[in-house]
Amino acid sequence: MSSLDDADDGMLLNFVTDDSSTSKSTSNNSQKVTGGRWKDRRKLQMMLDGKKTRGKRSQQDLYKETGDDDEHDEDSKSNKKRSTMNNNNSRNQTLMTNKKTRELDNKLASRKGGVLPPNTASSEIVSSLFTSNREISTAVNTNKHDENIKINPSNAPSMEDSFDALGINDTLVSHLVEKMRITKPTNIQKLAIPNLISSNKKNNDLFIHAQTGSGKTLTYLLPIISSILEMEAHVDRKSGCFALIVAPTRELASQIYQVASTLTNCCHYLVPCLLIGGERKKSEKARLRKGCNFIVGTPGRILDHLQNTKVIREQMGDSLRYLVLDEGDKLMELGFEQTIDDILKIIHEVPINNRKFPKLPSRIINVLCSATLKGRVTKLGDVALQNYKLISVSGKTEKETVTVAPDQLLQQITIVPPKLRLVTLAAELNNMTKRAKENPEQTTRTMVFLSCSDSVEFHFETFSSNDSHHKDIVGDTVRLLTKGNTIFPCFDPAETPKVLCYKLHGSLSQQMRTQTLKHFATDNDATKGKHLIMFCTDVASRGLDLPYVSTVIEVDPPFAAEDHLHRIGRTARAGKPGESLLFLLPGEEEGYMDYIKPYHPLGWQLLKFDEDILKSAFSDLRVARNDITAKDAQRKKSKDKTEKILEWDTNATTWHLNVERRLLEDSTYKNVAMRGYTSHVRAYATHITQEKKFFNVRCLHLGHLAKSFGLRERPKSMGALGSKQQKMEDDAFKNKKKEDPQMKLIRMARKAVRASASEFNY
Ligand SMILES: Nc1ncnc2c1ncn2[C@@H]1O[C@H](COP(=O)(O)OP(=O)(O)OP(=O)(O)O)[C@@H](O)[C@H]1O
Repeated sequence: MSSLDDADDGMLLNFVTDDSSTSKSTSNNSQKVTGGRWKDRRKLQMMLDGKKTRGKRSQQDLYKETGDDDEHDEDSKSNKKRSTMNNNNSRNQTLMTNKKTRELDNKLASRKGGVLPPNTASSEIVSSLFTSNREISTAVNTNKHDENIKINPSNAPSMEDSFDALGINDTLVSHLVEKMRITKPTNIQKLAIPNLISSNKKNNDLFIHAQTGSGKTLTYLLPIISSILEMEAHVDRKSGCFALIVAPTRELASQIYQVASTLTNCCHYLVPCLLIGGERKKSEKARLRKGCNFIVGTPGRILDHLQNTKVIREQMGDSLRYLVLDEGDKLMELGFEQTIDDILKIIHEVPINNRKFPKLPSRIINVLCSATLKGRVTKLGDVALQNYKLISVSGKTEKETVTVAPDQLLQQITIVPPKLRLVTLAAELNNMTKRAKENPEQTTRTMVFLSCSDSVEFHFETFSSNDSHHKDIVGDTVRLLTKGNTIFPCFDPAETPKVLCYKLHGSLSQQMRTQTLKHFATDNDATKGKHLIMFCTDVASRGLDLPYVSTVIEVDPPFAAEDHLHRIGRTARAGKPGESLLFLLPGEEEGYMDYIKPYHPLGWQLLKFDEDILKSAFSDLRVARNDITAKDAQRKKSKDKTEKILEWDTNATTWHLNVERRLLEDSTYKNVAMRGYTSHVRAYATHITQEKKFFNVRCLHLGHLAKSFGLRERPKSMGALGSKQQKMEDDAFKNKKKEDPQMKLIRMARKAVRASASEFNY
């Protein structure tokens, strides 16, 4: 296992060598080496002088890595041959032998005119992508997906059943069929709807457990609305609120509200209302005063209104009969237990007038929905539900019930060394863009999950604004790539790439989040035939129902295994097909596969990051260097007559060096990368205790990981950042004078605003 101490292993020295020596680097023993640390300089000098060092790399490796593409082709070929013979069978070593070129920016600069640009002449270290990577120990796939098995989508509507037979009101059924194109119920709807419809007789609470994408929202909304319509009593928005629906995130609450609005289009007199953080409370109050029949919202904002808006309690007295807690496990995970307890206390204190709506249940029926059954959600069940019945497709009791991914979802896993994470992601996105091109009429949607907001910012910046060939569509959260963009090797410089990049995380304003999601989810001329790539945090993992997401990529594994199910559940919904790809690091993380095996009874495909992903993206082409002007390239091309096709690993290296060079030239981008890296490492330390054995921050190779953020070395400021801030706070505390009460009030108010704005800030 690599330890933090060998963080520099495999780092190639980016020294300034004597100009004249460029083309004869192996033979010229008197080359002058400058820059870098003295130890590294001495090591290189000794190597160039033909002396052996105690280091792991041979002179031959060094030669290969400092060699120039064009000038050492033949030499490198022979090197390759020799290395192949000498090396053992390990993957890394084989890859190392494949590596025939390594570029040095400053060498090129010195060749051009002998003057190095200030930033490239620094003593920075360039780590070679394909060497010194930790060995991948998983040789065989122990949970292989059998491609010959015929699979029936497990969350699809069941063809033998109908909504009529489940007792849903006729008007609602016609509306479902004609306006929403929903004709048959899914398995969970078949099981749960009759239970909720007859809850006025049975009076027991329900715990609905079903796979992602199985239609849980309609499972509770349909019987509630149907029961109101079946009362045949006069109802309008002033009749009171019949159902309170609590969801963990604003996005999910907005989505449930949308479904409720669509359903109530067949009965305009029923009105839903949305209460979420980040919106103006004043306008919410005005809406509540006008009256509504369903309230959908996030826990904090609902409790706030229950405590401070008198009219909301008045509206619930006669009518409230249903309380739905959607995504119960997430509500618990986000620490809403106390808030929900407070909501329950307030609503159960409101006296119910049973004479007004005698056909409705005589008490408030509590419904808890979750796609997972592990952990604290069962505790929420014990607190919020009375005498509850578990409704689950997969088993009869909680113990028998297992949560699995939808059968039709094709899970793929790839083990990628830390240095190669970024380029492998680029390759995977490139391959998908290439496939999307084959179907110009269809919109392809991909979601890329990352650990934190800062990492999302870095990846979004990397893939969306390369060469500034992009156009902002919605603020700076949605970008259309424009002609000339070369971020993916499959792009033809003469054509406009059909790719849109999105970013979504908790640090964006609610307005931006809503607009970004809306753009991503809408099928129109702006999105038609394009590949839409969304870089996001777990803020997008729960409950979001986006129209046909074809692939989910988990570049960073989730902080808890249940979140893996939710993230991949954004695809393969309601019977549709879908794919997901999980990136793991070699070493401890490989053990995670056994841990998530129960979620994937139908197995997975194990992809080789090089053979299956990089090779198909970077073969049969030549990735251009971004430090050579188009003019120079043209001159070189006319000199060479034919444009040479390079090996896939050379192209992958050039692609990565392009990112690194961009970072050196653009300090803003570099800061984004450093923040992304630092926050990612911090986030890595927050994996749940049970899973720390797979995700132990002490086992991370920080130097190699920095490479996947385009950084040539671990930022020196890392670690100091926290202590610096701490010192500033301590100093401020020491020097604190007695604060003016009015100022204190303003400060506290600001703090509260900040706290509410950063709700779900992940
Ligand atoms: N009976 C049905 N037939 C066809 N499509 C359906 C049916 N019921 C629901 N859907 C569709 O399935 C999709 C998923 O529904 P929904 O978001 O309610 O799933 P969910 O079970 O809550 O998923 P998650 O656990 O991820 O939140 C929606 O687009 C919805 O319109």
